[in-house]
Amino acid sequence: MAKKVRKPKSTPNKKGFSLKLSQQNKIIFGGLLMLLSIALFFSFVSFYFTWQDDQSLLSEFANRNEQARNLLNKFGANVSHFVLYKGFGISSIIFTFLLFTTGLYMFLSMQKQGLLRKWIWGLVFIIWFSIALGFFASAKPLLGGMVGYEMNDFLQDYAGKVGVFLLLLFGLIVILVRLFQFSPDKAVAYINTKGKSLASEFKNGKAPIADNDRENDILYTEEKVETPIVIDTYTHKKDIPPLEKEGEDEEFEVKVGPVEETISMEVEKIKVEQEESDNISDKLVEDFGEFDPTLELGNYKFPPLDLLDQHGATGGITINQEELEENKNKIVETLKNYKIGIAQIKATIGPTVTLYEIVPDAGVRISKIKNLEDDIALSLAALGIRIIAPIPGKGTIGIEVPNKNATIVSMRSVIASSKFQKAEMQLPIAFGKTISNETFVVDLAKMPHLLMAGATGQGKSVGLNAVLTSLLYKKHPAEVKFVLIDPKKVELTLFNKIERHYLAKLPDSEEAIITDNNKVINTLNSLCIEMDNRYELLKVAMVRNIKEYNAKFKARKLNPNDGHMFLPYIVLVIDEFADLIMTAGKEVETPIARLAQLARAIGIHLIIATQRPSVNVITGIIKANFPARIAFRVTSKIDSRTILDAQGADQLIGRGDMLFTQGNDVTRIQCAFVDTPEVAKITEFIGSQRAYPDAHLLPEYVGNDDSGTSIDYNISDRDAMFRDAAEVIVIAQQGSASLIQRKLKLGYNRAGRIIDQLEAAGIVGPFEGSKARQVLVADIYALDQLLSNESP
Ligand SMILES: Nc1ncnc2c1ncn2[C@@H]1O[C@H](COP(=O)(O)OP(=O)(O)OP(=O)(O)O)[C@@H](O)[C@H]1O
Repeated sequence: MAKKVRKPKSTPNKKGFSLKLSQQNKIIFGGLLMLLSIALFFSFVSFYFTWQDDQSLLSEFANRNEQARNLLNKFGANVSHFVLYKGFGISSIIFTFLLFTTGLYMFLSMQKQGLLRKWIWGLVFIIWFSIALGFFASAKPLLGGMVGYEMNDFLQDYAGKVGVFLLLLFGLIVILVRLFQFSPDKAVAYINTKGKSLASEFKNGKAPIADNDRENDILYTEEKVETPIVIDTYTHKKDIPPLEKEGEDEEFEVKVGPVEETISMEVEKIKVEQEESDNISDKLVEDFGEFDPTLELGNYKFPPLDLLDQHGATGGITINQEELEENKNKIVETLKNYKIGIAQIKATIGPTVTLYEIVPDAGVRISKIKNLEDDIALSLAALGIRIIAPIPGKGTIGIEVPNKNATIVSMRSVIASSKFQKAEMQLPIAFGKTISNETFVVDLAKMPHLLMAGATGQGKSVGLNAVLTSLLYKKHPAEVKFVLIDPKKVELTLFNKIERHYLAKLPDSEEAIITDNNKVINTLNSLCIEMDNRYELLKVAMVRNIKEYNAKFKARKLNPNDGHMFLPYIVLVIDEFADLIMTAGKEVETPIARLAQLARAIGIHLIIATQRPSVNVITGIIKANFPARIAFRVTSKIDSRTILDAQGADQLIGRGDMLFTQGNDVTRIQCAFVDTPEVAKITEFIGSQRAYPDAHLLPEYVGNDDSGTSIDYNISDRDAMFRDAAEVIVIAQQGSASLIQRKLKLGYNRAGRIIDQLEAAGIVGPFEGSKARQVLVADIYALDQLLSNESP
């Protein structure tokens, strides 16, 4: 047993003999090592200045009459010769640092962990440095020592100079990566810190000048040199700092620490800050989900496709080969008459017209074809021929020739198209089909307003119905509201059925569809107030348009108690605009121009239709604000120019054949056909469903005549909800009738009466147009005081 106990004790003793030493011996031995290392250090350094003088004394070690110049005399000269010259050269100085560190560990009885590592890496470094110096300074063997020189010699015999250089480079990488944990980012940090410390050393006057200088100096002295002494004194002083630097093996421990610390701290801070800011709205969304404006009519069903007719166009377009051939021949012949040769001809069959694309012979001027437009149309003897020379974006000339049997483009086919169904637009409208039979879908919100013109009976009303039907098929009643103005009184009446779903009206009006010109003026001004109110909301919410506002509201980042609400798009449709301008003139033009200029961002979009597109109806200011225009067939070229700024609308064939422009290009489209019975079915379907209590109410507009409201209310005549309403207004500090309506669930008229009573009681200020009334009472306490003083 006893033997077994002894064995484990003896094994560690063998590995580290220092463990055997007592505390005292450790101090003695440690001290000895440190002093020896210091002695060696000075001896090594002085060797480089005295080796030539001392060289002859190397064999005279025992001769007491001889004195060496080395700082440690003959011992120093011999040891240095052996270690530096015969050994590893200047890098051997690192050895003194290793010795000193070992002595220090012993002296202070420190844990020996890491000491072995220091020795291993120290020796690796000595060897690498020695070989490197032997490689780069082979002419000066004192720098790399014999080992460095011989190793180089040996290696170069096998690997050549390049091979040795690469080996050295690899060794350097290994040392940097393993010893200094080198990585590009750490290197940058190291350079920064080192740069700073060097800068401070400079300031302190230590100025560690490049090692090269010192090396060079020694190299010069090595060959028979007479005057090394002057240089010696300087270089000697310079020598010390760089050598110290080499010996600082502990450096890497210091380097790694600070870099790691800064990284971990930064990451934590950023995370905490970001999460805190959006907390409340995120939590609300987490608990209740995003705000859903459609929830109030949650069971609302969109009209099914079956309500729309096919209008006989079940199988797409039927191609009549004979007709195609006939038209082609006619075109070729006609052009031949005018000496225009055709290189190529191609036909694209649309629902009402076929486009013949022609590539004329080389050398034919396009202007020639353009000038012959009327003659070609005459020769082809067909109505509705339009010549596009050249087709924008293609090097061809287009001749559109009407088909003998036009195919009706049914509303059903465009609504059912995947292009419309998948349209991710704010207000998608399926107008019809292009000449290449593609469904044409545009976003009204992007237009942002639309001007429609066309002679009577050419398809305007159908076009308006197509627009409204598109929106009814795609948008929930909560998302869009229509303001319909129909001076003809018959065109839009069908939409009365969806008043409480989709229409917006003035608070005091009974009919949602406006037919009376006076009411039109009030409605337009009311829309201007709505626009101002919406801009105010957008400003408070710090967003730029209705889309961002609604997104923010849905994400519950806007508080309804602060007056915020989901804003539906408002589409204002005016049929027979000319009639309106004739009777009301400036009074309608001014608010329309204002709306057209400013309303796009807050979701109010205008669609204006007129029979007479004369310049006094479509004035410059209106035209400037309606970049999107549709022209059905008109009677003159001048009318075509007034609408489109181009001719062509006079050459259309009618029955929904139209030209659409949104600035530059003009697109020919066959408008989708939706019949009155279809519209009736759709509105009936929607109208029969559960609806909002009332149409969407627009802000009240008080014209000049009825601005004086009687505010002499008797206290006893006050509304039963007067007190509650006063509290709502004072708490919200916002004097608006709609706030009372919402909070107390009252009708508009009653809320309006209460507001008047509040004004009479001195709780809110007078009516201020688009702005909410000023609240004159600061808080509930002040309200109590005011009301209790008032009562008899
Ligand atoms: N897209 C279309 N496809 C087929 N036929 C159409 C189309 N649009 C209109 N029509 C035909 O033209 C007729 C007149 O159309 P619409 O009532 O729209 O004309 P309008 O321009 O509104 O006339 P008005 O200004 O007199 O009211 C329709 O009854 C219909 O037969």
